[in-house]
Amino acid sequence: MASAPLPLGPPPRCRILKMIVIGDSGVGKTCLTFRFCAGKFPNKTEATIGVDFREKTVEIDGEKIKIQLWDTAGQERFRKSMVQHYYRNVHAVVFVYDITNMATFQSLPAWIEECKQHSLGGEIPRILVGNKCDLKDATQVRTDLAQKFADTHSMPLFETSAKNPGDNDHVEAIFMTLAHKLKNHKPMMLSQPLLDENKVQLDPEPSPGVECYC
Ligand SMILES: Nc1nc2c(ncn2[C@@H]2O[C@H](COP(=O)(O)OP(=O)(O)OP(=O)(O)O)[C@@H](O)[C@H]2O)c(=O)[nH]1
Repeated sequence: MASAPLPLGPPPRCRILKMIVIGDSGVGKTCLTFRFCAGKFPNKTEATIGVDFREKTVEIDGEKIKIQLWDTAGQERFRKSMVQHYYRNVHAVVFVYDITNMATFQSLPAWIEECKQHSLGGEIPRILVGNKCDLKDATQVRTDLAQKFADTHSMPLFETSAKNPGDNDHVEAIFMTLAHKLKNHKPMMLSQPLLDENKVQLDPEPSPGVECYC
């Protein structure tokens, strides 16, 4: 007997939450985004050129939401290919420094300024992430110093490790906390056709506001 045809109609849409991840080269932006989207520490990373893009669909309060993490190049020479539209429709900014490298912490004001120049100032949620907490013995940036900086810039501070997040804030929890906060904060874009979960793309150009389906 032939089975009944499936009802036609659009599959449910899901909304997109775009977070841009910024900081010096080598602080672990790629590893953090990979950890969140793929659930593990990458075996090997290379310097990001322009922007990489990772995403993960999560469920919050019964609604499917696609979290897009835009992993930007830390090296100046590789930022040349970053274009204005990467900064558009951003819902949150994640600033990252390496707790074992003071210079990466001292660069933060310049990164904050760069974001401001792209209209990503204090009006959108921003968080500060101190990475590589598994290397505690090599700490150069003490928590109290980082906390003071975070308070000055009205950002929550999280210290974590993309490599071994067990001892500190879990990478997953950091991004999910942000997503929960953002869910009702600002209208989100509707999703594009769903790519494979955790799929990594180079230089995508999502068109904001396009109606597609998860
Ligand atoms: N011990 C330790 N090493 C880490 C951690 N996160 C990243 N790394 C290492 O730090 C190096 C740089 O990591 P990436 O994630 O490529 O750094 P990035 O910030 O994306 O660098 P750019 O793409 O150049 O901007 C790599 O050798 C990683 O293995 C961590 O939490 N702990």
